[in-house]
Amino acid sequence: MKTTTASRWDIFCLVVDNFGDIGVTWRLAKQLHKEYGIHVTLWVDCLASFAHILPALDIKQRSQHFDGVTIKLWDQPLSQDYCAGDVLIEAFACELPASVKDELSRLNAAKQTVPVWLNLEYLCAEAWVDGCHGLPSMQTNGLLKYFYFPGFSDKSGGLICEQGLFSERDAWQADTCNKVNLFTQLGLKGIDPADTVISIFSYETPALAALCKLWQQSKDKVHALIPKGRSLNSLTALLNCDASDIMPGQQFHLGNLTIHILPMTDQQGYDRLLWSADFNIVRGEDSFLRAQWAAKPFIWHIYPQEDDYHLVKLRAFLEIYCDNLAPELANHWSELNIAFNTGESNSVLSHWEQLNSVDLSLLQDGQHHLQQWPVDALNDADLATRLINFVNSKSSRAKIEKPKIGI
Ligand SMILES: Cc1cn([C@H]2C[C@H](O)[C@@H](COP(=O)(O)OP(=O)(O)O[C@H]3O[C@@H](C)[C@H](O)[C@@H](O)[C@H]3O)O2)c(=O)[nH]c1=O
Repeated sequence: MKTTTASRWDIFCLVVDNFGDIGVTWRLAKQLHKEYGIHVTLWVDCLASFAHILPALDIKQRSQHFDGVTIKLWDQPLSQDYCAGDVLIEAFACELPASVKDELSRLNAAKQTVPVWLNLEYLCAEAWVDGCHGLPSMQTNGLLKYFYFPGFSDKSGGLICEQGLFSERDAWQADTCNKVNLFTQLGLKGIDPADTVISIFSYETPALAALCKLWQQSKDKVHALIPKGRSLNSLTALLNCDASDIMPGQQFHLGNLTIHILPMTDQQGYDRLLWSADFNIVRGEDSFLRAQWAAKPFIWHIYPQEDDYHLVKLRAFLEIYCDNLAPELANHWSELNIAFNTGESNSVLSHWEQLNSVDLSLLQDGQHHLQQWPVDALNDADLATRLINFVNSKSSRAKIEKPKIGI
């Protein structure tokens, strides 16, 4: 491994809710270590949430190591020492611990080198991101903090995507045995490789129950794979039981639809699930991106915001995603996504059915788009690569380079 002088980074993550905050920061931390040899410490305030996507995590340990990343509990006040490294990332505008801010002020007053300080923002497809990405903001302690905006354009901070991911996905999808073995490992029974498989990781919406009722009457077999969680809150009437009583491993047979309840897996396992399904329903930020990398059709259940601002963000994404898509496909797919998010069940059903009856040439167009979009969206450089370039341009220390040989 090639060592660099600028090689110690800290990432602070406050879990607001669900798994996206820790999901994004954990994925980035792993990639920075694996591809750049950077020593990353990921400080997180809620190990119990983290353990859902890293089942091997010991929630009683204040410090532990996985995939080359040091994971530390961010308690209040911070009970483990923060020793300033080369880069300091606060994820999603979390307020850094007082002891960390004091240390930055001390270093600055002593005219010692301070870390490059960044706020990693949420992913957004809106055009204003390009103008705000990378802007500095003077803090009360006299230091600059930079705003790092992930995004879909070449002027933004880019999208998280590991090196070699698309080849790995292609190899996985080229061999049907991979999905069959995955379903067996997950304990799923009765799935024929020709059956339609739909993975579902959504928030609550009546549109989900409507789709399940439609699939129930489908002429072919449909399997809905649902990790135990919020999606089930929308299916209690259909399943005739309380969501809290539903356990991983359970199966519900409803006509031609079988609902399989899954345990949550680690991120690699979840990627493979997305690669193996025919259609994915995803949500938030990280699973949304992973569904795009899976090159399979998907519905995005965006994280709801005040005054329905999330619908503005949804439309901004639909617009760029559909830019090169045949108008008929673009229309049905966009309307399907909007209706799922607004809970308009009739509209969801109608656009789902229209999408399923498009003719072969349109279908081929859609398949091509699913494969090409991930390549185009990356614009030649993933988020980690752009982040390293950004840090190199702001730091007075030696530049970080990608190791020439694998780590
Ligand atoms: C279902 C599943 C998910 N995951 C991972 C994938 C992602 O990293 C993570 C889920 O994160 P997301 O898809 O982003 O959805 P999310 O809804 O869980 O997370 C978030 O959305 C953000 C927009 C909000 O700001 C956050 O506060 C948070 O709510 O869980 C697994 O690793 N295994 C699994 O089995």
